[in-house]
Amino acid sequence: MGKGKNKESSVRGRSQKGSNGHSSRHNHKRMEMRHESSTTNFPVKLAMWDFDHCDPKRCSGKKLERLGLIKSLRVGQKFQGIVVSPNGKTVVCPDDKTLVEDFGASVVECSWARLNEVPFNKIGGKHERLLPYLVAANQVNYGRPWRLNCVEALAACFAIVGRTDLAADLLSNFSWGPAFLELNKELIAIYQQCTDHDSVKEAEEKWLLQIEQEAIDRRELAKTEDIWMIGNVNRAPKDLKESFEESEDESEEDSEDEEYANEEYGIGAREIKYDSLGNVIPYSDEEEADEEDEDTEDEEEDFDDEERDTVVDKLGSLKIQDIVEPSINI
Ligand SMILES: C[S@@+](CC[C@H](N)C(=O)[O-])C[C@H]1O[C@@H](n2cnc3c(N)ncnc32)[C@H](O)[C@@H]1O
Repeated sequence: MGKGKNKESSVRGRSQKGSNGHSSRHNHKRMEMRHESSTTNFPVKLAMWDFDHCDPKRCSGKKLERLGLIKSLRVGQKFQGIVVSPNGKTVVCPDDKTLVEDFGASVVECSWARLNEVPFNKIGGKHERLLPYLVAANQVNYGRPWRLNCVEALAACFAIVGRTDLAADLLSNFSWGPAFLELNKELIAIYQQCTDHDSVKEAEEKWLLQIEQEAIDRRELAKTEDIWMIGNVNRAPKDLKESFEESEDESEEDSEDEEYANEEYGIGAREIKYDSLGNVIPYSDEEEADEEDEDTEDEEEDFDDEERDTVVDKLGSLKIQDIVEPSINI
């Protein structure tokens, strides 16, 4: 917990100047403004326990605090509304709507890599909840399932209980925010049709089976179809090639965020792989060796492609012509 965190501010009634050197009238006005922004800007109570684990520039909870939208809670303080927390035992469900509307929602602002430092027994409340499968859209963890940041977690809670309006409102404070609802649109609509914990879990399991099956089907399809779908990258038309190079430049810019994500997750700065349930798959030495082998194979395949020209027939289908044997169409 950072210095001065979660301390209640005191107003000195009689003295003319506050600890910041401003007159008490001025301070009062500032407090009024802060009070106004936290009550008038958002119709539902928002709160968080902030353990100061994260980079304040990238932390969504801190940004909500700066905007005066969320209240910081002390360790030892409990929350009456829904507590969206990794410590939850049941998931957020549409039956939670009244609780959310009447008492609000809260989150635990901490690092995923340091959850063991969070005194969960001294925070939380009677209504602690996990979130069902949803995918992050924030710049640090884009595409990662389950592990949402604080604003996404609050928005997910609102959306599941049927208050997509509140979710959209909250997310609109972040440039990438609307993408979260877009990315999870289909699944959120499914959860909204549920009632209690059991029905949300059932819907989640069905979805997971479906995406697992889709992944299998795609892999199968790729074995037979890819050759017809992919052109020769080394001989791509100029604009295609340029956009490929541009995307490489962009990924360099993103690498700072990736490194931060890895710090957040306590994992080395390399690509993270997930299984179908969103768990990180640890790398073994053999896999590293396999990867190196695969790289060499890829290079060999690229070399093979160098020897070929891609031609499109009248119907727009790709034909790969071998330079050595130009008459053979694959
Ligand atoms: C671990 S913090 C990470 C915060 C991040 N650094 C940020 O910028 O917001 C995210 C918090 O959101 C909530 N949260 C996110 N995904 C969740 C899930 N699948 N189940 C329960 N709570 C979740 C929890 O309160 C969790 O502690």
